[in-house]
Amino acid sequence: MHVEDTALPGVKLLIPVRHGDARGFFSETWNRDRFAAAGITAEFAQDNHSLSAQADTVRGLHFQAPPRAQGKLVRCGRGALFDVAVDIRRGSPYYGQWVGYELSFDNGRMLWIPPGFAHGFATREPGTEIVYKCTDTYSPAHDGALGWDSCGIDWGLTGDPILSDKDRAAPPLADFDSPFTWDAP
Ligand SMILES: Cc1cn([C@H]2C[C@H](O)[C@@H](COP(=O)(O)OP(=O)(O)O[C@H]3O[C@@H](C)C(=O)[C@@H](O)[C@H]3O)O2)c(=O)[nH]c1=O
Repeated sequence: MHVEDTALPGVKLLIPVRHGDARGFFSETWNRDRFAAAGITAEFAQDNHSLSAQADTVRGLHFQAPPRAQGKLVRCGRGALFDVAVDIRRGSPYYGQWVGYELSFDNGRMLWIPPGFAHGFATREPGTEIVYKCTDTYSPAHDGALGWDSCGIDWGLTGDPILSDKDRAAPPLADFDSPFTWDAP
């Protein structure tokens, strides 16, 4: 597995090996020992799968507040998307900064987003599916959102985004009261 650090310490880009043969390929998308060797020790509690019918669908930026914070291991099951993590830990030297990567079925890339980061994505193709593992189960009471268009993210959209009502109403970074604080190392 190829592993790359990103500009946000803790957020990692991973490319598992695809063992190709005449039938297609086989790939390990989670292997506790291999990921631990890459610095990711996580116990996952929930797997998610969503379909976005249209390109330029934006979902995010989302998080669950402590004590129900979630780390997320994200990949694209079909189509292509631009996946983003934003550091929302108050006091972090990287607070409000973002990284984004193109994840597609074709490139097989995965993004690890630890707790303390908001997550969102924009779809590049109709019928795009995202698949991700989370380190805690869904808790609507801890569900939170930050304005998708308030962090200077270049989403690479080709038109107006398709958004949920929740995401349209999410506060901008300037008005955002983050439930996360940075633990200085
Ligand atoms: C997130 C979630 C939603 N739901 C329900 C609530 C609602 O009726 C429906 C759609 O929920 P949402 O609009 O929040 O779905 P969505 O906008 O896709 O939310 C997701 O966005 C990405 C970016 C993330 O990082 C995820 O953690 C999650 O927040 O699904 C669950 O049952 N379990 C879950 O874990």
